[in-house]
Amino acid sequence: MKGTTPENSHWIVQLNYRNRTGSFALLFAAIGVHFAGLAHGWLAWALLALQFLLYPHLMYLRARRSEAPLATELNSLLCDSVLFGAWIGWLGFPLWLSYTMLMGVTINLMVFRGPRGLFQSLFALACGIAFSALLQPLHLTLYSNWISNLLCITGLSLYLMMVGNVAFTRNQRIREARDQLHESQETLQQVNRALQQQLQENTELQNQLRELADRDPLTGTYNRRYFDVTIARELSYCRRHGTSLALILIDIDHFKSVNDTYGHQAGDQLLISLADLLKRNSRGSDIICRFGGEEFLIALPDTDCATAVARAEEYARGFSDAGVRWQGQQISATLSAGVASFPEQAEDADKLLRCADIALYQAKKSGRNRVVAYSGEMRLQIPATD
Ligand SMILES: Nc1nc2c(ncn2[C@@H]2O[C@H](COP(=O)(O)OP(=O)(O)OP(=O)(O)O)[C@@H](O)[C@H]2O)c(=O)[nH]1
Repeated sequence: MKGTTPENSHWIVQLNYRNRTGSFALLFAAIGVHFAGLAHGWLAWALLALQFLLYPHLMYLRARRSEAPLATELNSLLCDSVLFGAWIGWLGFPLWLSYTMLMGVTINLMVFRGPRGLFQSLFALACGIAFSALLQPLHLTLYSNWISNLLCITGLSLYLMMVGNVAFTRNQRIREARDQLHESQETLQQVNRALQQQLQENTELQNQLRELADRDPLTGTYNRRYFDVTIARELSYCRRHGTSLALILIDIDHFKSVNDTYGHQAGDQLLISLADLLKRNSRGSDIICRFGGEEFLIALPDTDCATAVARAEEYARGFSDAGVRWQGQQISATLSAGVASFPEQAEDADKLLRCADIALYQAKKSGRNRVVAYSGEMRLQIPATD
């Protein structure tokens, strides 16, 4: 069963218990003093004790056992109103007593139900008065003795001050809770902003890493891994759109002797200068890769074999003309290139590369410093790999 101990019962149950016990005891005293001037029998006193001394405890027990304490308390307040109405009617509407009882229940109901509480309270009081009218004819005894009035004024004043204090305390708690919520929201926003920034940095870092993973660190051209992934995509595009794609496989001639003569760093410089030349003389859509030690591979989308040969010859001319300056010396070198194209000579990436390789082999074999386009007869001349 819920709310059966005083500690864990609903705050409104606790509050109303305190209020009811205190204010009803004052009303007991006030009505008792009012009775003193009039001749009332034991039944009236018994009813008075029952209503104002025992009733608050009964209502408290009822609310504590309830599954919905707030709703039960509100019903109890309506019950208070009906009973107060009966007392007001029975006592003959004594001004201060009636006003105290009316205000006590009405304020309480209005706190929870607003203006609706006022009408409910007035209606319940009217019901109580009507009930009293059923038991005896209504009469008017407006004035009571001054002690009774004083007790009513004191009780009502204390009650109003208590309501004001409760409203203030709850208001303060709500304000504190709102401030805390505001602070939490700000902290949450800060964390969110930091997370977003972190996410952005991570994305940038990931892009940089991906870029690094795809590039050759020496020349800045794409690497073989990138080529393998990209060529399949490029060829499937060509198949869908019926376009061509040419491959130029380039190898620097006698590169070993450059290394041997001028040193490895000079060789590196030559690789860099060839890569720069390829970059300068290619279209944005061309894919330039460093394919091996001194081998470069260029994929030229939407290019047929003849155009690719012309381009390779441009590269070869440019490379042999430029050479590279290294520690005050001019290093000159030439290159050989093999060209093959899709769909003229091969239908897939492996075959296309193989054809370019065969053509390059042919260029080397025929004396280097030349560009050779693949043709069907070359097959026979590649001993081990064909
Ligand atoms: N400087 C430098 N040399 C490299 C690099 N990668 C490979 N090499 C060298 O490139 C040379 C390639 O020599 P080979 O395969 O004999 O070819 P080649 O001397 O160019 O002869 P041909 O290709 O037959 O004209 C080797 O000496 C490798 O050490 C590199 O990153 N930098």
